[in-house]
Amino acid sequence: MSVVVPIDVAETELAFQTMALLVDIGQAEGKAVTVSLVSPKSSNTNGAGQAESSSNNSVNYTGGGLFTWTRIDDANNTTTTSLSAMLGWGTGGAGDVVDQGVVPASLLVAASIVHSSSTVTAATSCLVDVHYLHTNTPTDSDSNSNSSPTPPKNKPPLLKSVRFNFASITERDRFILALKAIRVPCKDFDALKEMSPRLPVYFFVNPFGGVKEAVKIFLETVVPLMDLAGIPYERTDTEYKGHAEEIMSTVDVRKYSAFIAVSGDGVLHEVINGLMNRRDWRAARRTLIGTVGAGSSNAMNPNLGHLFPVYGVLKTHRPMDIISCTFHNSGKVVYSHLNMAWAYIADLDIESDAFRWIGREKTTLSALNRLIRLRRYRGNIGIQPINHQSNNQDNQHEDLDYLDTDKLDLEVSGDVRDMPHHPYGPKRHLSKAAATDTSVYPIQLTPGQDPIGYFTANNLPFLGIQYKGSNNVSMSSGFVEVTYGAERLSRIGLALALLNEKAPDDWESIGAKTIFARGFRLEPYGWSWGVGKWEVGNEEIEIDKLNRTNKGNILAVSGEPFPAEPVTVEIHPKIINIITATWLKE
Ligand SMILES: Nc1ncnc2c1ncn2[C@@H]1O[C@H](COP(=O)(O)OP(=O)(O)OP(=O)(O)O)[C@@H](O)[C@H]1O
Repeated sequence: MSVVVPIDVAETELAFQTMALLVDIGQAEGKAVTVSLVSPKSSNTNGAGQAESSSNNSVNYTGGGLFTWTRIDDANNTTTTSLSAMLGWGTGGAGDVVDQGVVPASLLVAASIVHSSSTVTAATSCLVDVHYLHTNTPTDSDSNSNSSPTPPKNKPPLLKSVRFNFASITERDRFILALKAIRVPCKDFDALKEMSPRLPVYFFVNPFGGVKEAVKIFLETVVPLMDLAGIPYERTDTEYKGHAEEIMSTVDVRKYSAFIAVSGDGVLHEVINGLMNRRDWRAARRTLIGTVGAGSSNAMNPNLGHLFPVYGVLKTHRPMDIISCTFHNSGKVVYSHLNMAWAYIADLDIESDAFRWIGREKTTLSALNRLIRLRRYRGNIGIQPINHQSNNQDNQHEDLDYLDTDKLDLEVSGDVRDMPHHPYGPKRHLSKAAATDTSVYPIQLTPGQDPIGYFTANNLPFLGIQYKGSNNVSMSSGFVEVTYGAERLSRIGLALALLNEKAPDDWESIGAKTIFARGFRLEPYGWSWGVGKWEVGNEEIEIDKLNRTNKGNILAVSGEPFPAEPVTVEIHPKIINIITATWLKE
């Protein structure tokens, strides 16, 4: 038996929480057990054990107190586990481990039983093989820092192994008990305690995404790690657009430990939408999801801290906000993990598909192309900033509750089904309010004002693997960052932001504004090339002059195109669980 141990040792608590979820020690009874640890190179300074380096990357343990640990005290919420003592880290070790208390930038990836019960002997049953991802060589500055080292962006991790020899089976078993015993009190992870480690992981592989490398990435990166770790898995190659969403809306999620899209953002979008539109969405939303970047833009890679595809299957997980987009003409409700865009960002996003063949540069090319021919859009927009106390009776209690995922989960379904096609999913508080209702949306942008060039509501910082479109949102910030620019929007400023691959710190400096919002409603009218004069009072005539053909009149939801029609966008805080890097900072 073997198990994946998705650990960044920098974050002991999360690491052991995850390990406790995945390791089924009960399976190991009567067999030798291999656990994955980071390689110690010399004796530690706590006197907790001895680790002697030997040839072939093998380490012999002799210390009796090696696996000393302290149980986490659930009552007072503390953990005093000493990782350095447990793992026997020492000073002066060259190579994979740095000084005590400073973590190596390596990830534990697997624990496996290497000897079957029929061949096990007293000696071999004490052997422990260690598999880990080596991500970089710690530098002096790493050693002096207590913070978690972030793997370099340009060096892929290497899979390494080291063998440990426990002094006795008792020692080995004490360690196993330690793994089993350690729990981290963490509200956000409670839901996942129930998950069985023996359930397979379900992979969606899109053979036609991006530059068509998903199958290769799956076979060469995902499969070896899953096999090494002995984690069962299933694979479905998506056969058409909407295939993953179809499966996610009906599959028995209790039969799998996670659903991972080996794709770009498009298939992940489908996975999320399939989950959220289920009749049992309240339970299904807790299902662990993830992505192994294999598309052309892979915005989720930087958002999740997965700089290389391999990280997508190895990490911890945490709750993430998503937004819902309620389309009022069609009655469709679409969920989005990245953003909802209109005007420039929607145009460049959708048009970038034409440049898919060049890979990740497709967005930059499309962005510059559209910047030269910037369209001007007009519409009604009403924005509800966070902390707004609505005057509207219907919305008053919701203002207090919307950040509380537990309350949302307790809501009784059936009383708020105002949308015919997607009756399930989180309650849509704002969907009935008109954009011009100032009691719900105190911030008003009307078509009589300057036309809009730039408009995006970001749920996550990165809109593409190379472009950080928002400096303020995070995975669970509880708001969308609405950024818009009208006529004073500086094209040069925007172009520089694109070339710097980062949103400006001060949007005002390039003629744009940013608002932290709980939600907004957008009623798009259409676009024109020039600014034009908008005769207030002659709305119908003015609207008539606008372009409203599908081309250039679209909304983009996580990069997927939708016809421009009135839409309400709302944040749903911490509503899904997603696999992330442990070093990801909130
Ligand atoms: N077999 C298929 N044939 C055609 N389209 C498919 C198939 N499988 C999935 N799709 C669709 O392909 C779209 C794009 O897929 P994916 O997200 O994997 O790549 P991408 O768009 O290149 O990546 P990114 O979003 O990072 O730019 C998705 O919307 C998905 O629904």
